[in-house]
Amino acid sequence: MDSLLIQAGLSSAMRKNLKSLFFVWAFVRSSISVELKNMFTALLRRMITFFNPYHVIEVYEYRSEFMVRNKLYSLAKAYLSNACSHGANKLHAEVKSLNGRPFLTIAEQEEVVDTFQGAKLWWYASSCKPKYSTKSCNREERFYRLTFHKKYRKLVEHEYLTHPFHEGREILACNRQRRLFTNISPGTGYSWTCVAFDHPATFDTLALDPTTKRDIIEDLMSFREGKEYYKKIGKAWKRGYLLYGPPGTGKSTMIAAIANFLGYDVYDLELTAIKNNMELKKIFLETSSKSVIVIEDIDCSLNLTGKRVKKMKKDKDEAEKVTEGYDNANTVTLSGLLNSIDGLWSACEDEKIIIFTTNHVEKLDPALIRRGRMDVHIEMSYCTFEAFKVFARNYLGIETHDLFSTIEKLLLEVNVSPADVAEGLMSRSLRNADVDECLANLVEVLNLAKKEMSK
Ligand SMILES: Nc1ncnc2c1ncn2[C@@H]1O[C@H](COP(=O)(O)OP(=O)(O)OP(=O)(O)O)[C@@H](O)[C@H]1O
Ligand SMILES: [Mg+2]
Repeated sequence: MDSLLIQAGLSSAMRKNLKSLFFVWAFVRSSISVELKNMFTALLRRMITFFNPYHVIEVYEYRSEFMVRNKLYSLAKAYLSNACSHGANKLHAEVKSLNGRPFLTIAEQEEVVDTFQGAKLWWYASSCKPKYSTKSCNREERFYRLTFHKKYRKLVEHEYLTHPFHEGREILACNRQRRLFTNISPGTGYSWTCVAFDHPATFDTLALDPTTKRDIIEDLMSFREGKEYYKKIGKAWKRGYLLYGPPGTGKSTMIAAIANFLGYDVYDLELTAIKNNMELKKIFLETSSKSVIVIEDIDCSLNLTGKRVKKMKKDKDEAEKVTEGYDNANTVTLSGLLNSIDGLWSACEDEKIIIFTTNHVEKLDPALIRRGRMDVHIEMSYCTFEAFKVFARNYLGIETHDLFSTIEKLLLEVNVSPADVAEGLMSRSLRNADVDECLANLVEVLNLAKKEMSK
């Protein structure tokens, strides 16, 4: 009975009183007719509602029909884990926070008590069947139920709800373990699953022309601080980056460096795992702010070249009908993708960077990468001497060497990716070879590449 009352959202104080009432009711019930029983039940229900001095506020993890994550839920979770988790018997430990401690949250069916300006408040963690479930997504919906005396209604509405949620924001910020999300996970349908994001790449380790690097850093900084500016000009607070270039030139490494620089989460979106535009829209809506949304190898993901390929389709009455393969209910289309990136829906949770990578920029539809959609286009090129110097500094700890001039000359003559140069330096350095050997090995690699090119 106790668990039923907990589920009904009643605080422990209220539950105590009600339990004694139920025992009296059970006694009366056993000795009267069915009609009387029903009458008494209805009366009791009314009395409980009338005399119940407690009010309830429920904070759900998702905002109902759109399956959009409710920010208040994570803020309440953070606040409760910090302020009240010591009162719970059962806790969940989540990925460790930056300060090395696990993040403890209240397990389901647990109740904790909080006090605020003399008011006693009960938080109860629970879950229920989602109101709006689909075949691909019908997970339990988690929520917190806050119970308080009705005399504190104003205090709760106007002060308490902003107080813990504000604190929750600070706790989330300093405990934040950044996350890498993926939408390819069996059984989760169109939803995201995540792991801790610990990629070590930074702009210091990224081998790139220093001017380009500085421009990107400045662009990212002005984006991060641009909330007011974006509001003033009436644009959603988002920025699109297109990274293009041959394999191994550091596109994926650059994404990690950008996410690390901004301190954002990463959503690695695999378009081929999405069934249609509706799913795509929903999965975009499920990304949170302060995140980098990545679609790698966009040219290979789908047929998004936007050539509006005309499909010939046999009509029943032998006439041939031409239909455009552009907006199909069972596929993700170019227009669906454009809509998700910067349609009206895209502004729901802002402060997002969207990054596309490709090895074949020429294959992409101009609409997909036009300025304003993909604001910054960055060509990741073959290794230059400037980029090599970054590797030399990071891998070997040197700023100059006799072989540098030979390497500079060779890098002008051959097209080698930064990945090849890194491998050329690393293969020996891993075996404790000295600097001379590492550089000699790289010269050998470059000479081989030169020979290959001249064939
Ligand atoms: N510019 C770079 N700076 C630092 N490391 C680099 C750079 N380019 C490549 N590398 C190294 O080479 C490896 C491959 O690079 P990365 O995966 O970023 O290339 P990519 O451009 O994404 O390739 P692909 O087009 O095949 O996806 C990385 O693990 C990294 O160590
Ligand atoms: Mg890559």
